Amino acid sequence: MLELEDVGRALGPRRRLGPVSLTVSAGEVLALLGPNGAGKTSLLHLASGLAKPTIGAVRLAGRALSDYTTAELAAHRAVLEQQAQLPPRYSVREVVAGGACRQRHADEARLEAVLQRSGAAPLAERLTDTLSGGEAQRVLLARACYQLAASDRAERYLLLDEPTAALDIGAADALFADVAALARRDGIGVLAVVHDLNLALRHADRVALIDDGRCVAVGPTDEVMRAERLEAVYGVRLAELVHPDETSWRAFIPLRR
Ligand SMILES: Nc1ncnc2c1ncn2[C@@H]1O[C@H](COP(=O)(O)OP(=O)(O)OP(=O)(O)O)[C@@H](O)[C@H]1O
Repeated sequence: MLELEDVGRALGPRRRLGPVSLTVSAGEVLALLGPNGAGKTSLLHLASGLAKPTIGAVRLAGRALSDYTTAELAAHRAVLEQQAQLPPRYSVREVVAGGACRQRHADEARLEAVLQRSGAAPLAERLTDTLSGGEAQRVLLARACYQLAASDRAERYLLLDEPTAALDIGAADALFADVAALARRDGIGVLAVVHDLNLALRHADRVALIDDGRCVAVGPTDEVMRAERLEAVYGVRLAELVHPDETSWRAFIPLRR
């Protein structure tokens, strides 16, 4: 389990994040929702070890994150940051293989499987400089997945910051479906910052709603994602649509004030 226990830190000179407590379990997708500036990325940074909390503790597999070496951490968790960039002048295959930093030679069969499953296989021989924004995002996710696929650790986590920001509506849905399938199939725990409420509704097992540096609700997606609560946090009126045939399919759209 990846556990955040009463973690917090400063958000600039006047605001604070936390204390926040959250857990991510094997095989689940936990979405971090909340308005711009709420503290989602900062929380993801604490969960991944990219930043240290000034209060509280983060534990992975029962051990403090601060006790892990960089290489150990890389075997347990992969991070796709909000503004991640691919290195230029490499082939996609090389870049994805480079995700497995503990291996000198890529495991070709595993690499091929990750390229196929992530939809990056048709791009494998392309140079990174030639990719569109959406294609690059797919490749960055493939690299993070291969980092975990090449690890022999039982507990593995994928931490994603807005992984669909550059993707069209179909590609974004497909990416989250793939991530949810990966979580279930390989027992990987996923923590993802998500802006699109409807992607979270469709693919997250649980959501944590972050507002002004605090976690105001956490729990199963359908329980937490109620219109009134979301309206209060996002400061916008929402219409909730229910599919006429599949009443478990809901969607939110913003209403003009
Ligand atoms: N290093 C920093 N210095 C000053 N302010 C910071 C710093 N890092 C974050 N902040 C502030 O902390 C707040 C939370 O930032 P964070 O990126 O975590 O929010 P977020 O919820 O991910 O936002 P968004 O949805 O816009 O990506 C913001 O107001 C941001 O300006």
